[in-house]
Amino acid sequence: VPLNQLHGSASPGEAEKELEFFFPVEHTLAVIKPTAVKEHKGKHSRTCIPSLWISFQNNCGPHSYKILMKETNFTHEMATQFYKAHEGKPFFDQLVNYMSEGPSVIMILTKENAVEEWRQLMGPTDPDVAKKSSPDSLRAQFAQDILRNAVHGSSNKDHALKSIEYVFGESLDGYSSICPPVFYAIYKKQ
Ligand SMILES: Nc1ncnc2c1ncn2[C@@H]1O[C@H](COP(=O)(O)OP(=O)(O)OP(=O)(O)O)[C@@H](O)[C@H]1O
Repeated sequence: VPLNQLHGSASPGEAEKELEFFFPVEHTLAVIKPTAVKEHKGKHSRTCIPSLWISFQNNCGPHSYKILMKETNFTHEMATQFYKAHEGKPFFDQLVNYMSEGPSVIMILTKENAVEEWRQLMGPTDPDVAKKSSPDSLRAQFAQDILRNAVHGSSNKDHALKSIEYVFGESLDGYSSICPPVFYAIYKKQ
């Protein structure tokens, strides 16, 4: 019986399914919060991407993410909705004011185990704790205090998909890694 030793996907649709099977990926929502955007925005940047992003890239080590990003100014209402789980906590009003005080950079990060790995990279909520337990983390390096802690990351896969849909205003259902997205940048660390 002749052996057929090679396989090639039959169509772009099939290719996408097969790629997902062999290289499963996860999405997470990452936010560079307003103070971090303001402080680290390149002086001559016309692209709205803060120069802090370069530092983030240098912190990624061997990780490589596929990234969709855009700049968004959260309204008071959006910030209230985004952090609804914290409503009633003593810092809630401050948090909503902070998140709506200027532009944030919002990103969909895609890779295997993206949720957990981005949270590891961010470090603990409180930068004082982060400086002790994970000095290389983004919060240890860039956060001002526990409120103005530079970055956000979804806490689980479900939360990630819901908040991506909320802040990007569209579902990822039709998202394809083959069709170029509207906002995108590819980062691959050597
Ligand atoms: N004790 C606090 N005082 C002031 N602000 C706080 C406090 N605890 C949390 N926050 C703010 O609320 C945000 C959400 O808190 P949460 O407990 O969900 O932390 P997190 O999951 O590390 O942060 P995020 O949801 O932003 O990724 C924090 O990132 C921080 O900006």
